[in-house]
Amino acid sequence: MTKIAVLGAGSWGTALANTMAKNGQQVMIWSHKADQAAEINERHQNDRYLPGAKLEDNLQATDQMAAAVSGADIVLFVVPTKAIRQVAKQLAAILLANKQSVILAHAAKGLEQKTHLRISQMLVEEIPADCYSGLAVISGPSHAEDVVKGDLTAISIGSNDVRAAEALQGALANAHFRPYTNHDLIGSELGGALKNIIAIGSGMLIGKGYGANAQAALLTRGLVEIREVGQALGAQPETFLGLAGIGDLIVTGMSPNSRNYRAGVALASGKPLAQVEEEMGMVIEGVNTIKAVVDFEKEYDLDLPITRTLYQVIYEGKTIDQGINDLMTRPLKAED
Ligand SMILES: NC(=O)c1ccc[n+]([C@@H]2O[C@H](COP(=O)([O-])OP(=O)(O)OC[C@H]3O[C@@H](n4cnc5c(N)ncnc54)[C@H](O)[C@@H]3O)[C@@H](O)[C@H]2O)c1
Ligand SMILES: O=P(O)(O)OC[C@H](O)CO
Repeated sequence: MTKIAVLGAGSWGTALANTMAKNGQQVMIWSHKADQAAEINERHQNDRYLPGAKLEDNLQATDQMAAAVSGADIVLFVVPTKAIRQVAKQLAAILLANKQSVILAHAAKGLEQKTHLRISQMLVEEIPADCYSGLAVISGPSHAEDVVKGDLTAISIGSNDVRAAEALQGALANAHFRPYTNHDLIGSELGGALKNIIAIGSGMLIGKGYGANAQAALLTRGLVEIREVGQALGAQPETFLGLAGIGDLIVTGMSPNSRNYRAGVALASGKPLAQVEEEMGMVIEGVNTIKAVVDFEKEYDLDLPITRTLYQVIYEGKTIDQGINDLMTRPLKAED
């Protein structure tokens, strides 16, 4: 049996923790809110984030990070990107005090706003090297709401460390949940982070009444931009043809369970971003990630017309109709 500490009790942290508890692993989920930990322990539910879901009886929760981490083989971060660094600092202090070394993993999909760093880069900056052996990312097409219901799901685990990737794979796998490993940590992180931007655009198209042709065009040309950014940042291009690339782009760009897609639909209805975020009540990573990616466009001399246009729509007052027209009437070119 593997002992796993899951840091973050939102929708995805709870769904992953519940999957591993169901598999018979010893899982303790940490929430920074005592009432949420109590709800998981006493009522076996997390109604704010996964309404109606019945969680496993053996899934334990705590609001004390040290209790969750004590004796853990794997520590899995599943807080929003903007909370990663702060939570990593807390974890580092605990691991140092315990003289403990763990496998580090995360399942978040974003880039740090100020530094534009990937999440694993933040973890490496904050957690001393002798406190962990191996670092992996959980990525790929996976909505918490579907996973907790037992819908069939395949994900990818990217890592340069086979032992870390296989430890996570073994803890997560069951007949409904199939994790694959790969060696591209950077591509797996970037595929997960960048698809959120395109998913917002996909929601906007549907909100504006366009159909499957439009969605297919956006997702396909969006994937070209994801691959361009990924290659510039050191990812392997073939990763974007896998679960962490096209796979996640499909589910996030088409499923009404996606927070990013739903944000796009809501923005198309004319709601301001602040209201959309408030009403969502859960993290919409793409609205932050897009800021880093428009900077990458300049920094790496890329051409990212979809991302640029979405940024102008979300932050600079361009209308969605104008954005669509701008994209559709650009000079004609070869498909590359
Ligand atoms: N929800 C999904 O289906 C899903 C699937 C794959 C990946 N992800 C990624 O997982 C990450 C988490 O997403 P989520 O959907 O679970 O978010 P969420 O909004 O559902 O929950 C976030 C959780 O983090 C907690 N939190 C926020 N700030 C914190 C802090 N400073 N310290 C400790 N806890 C804090 C919140 O209280 C909440 O419990 C995101 O990067 C998201 O892109 C989500
Ligand atoms: O609900 P979203 O848009 O945050 O997407 C969740 C996952 O990344 C889908 O794989």
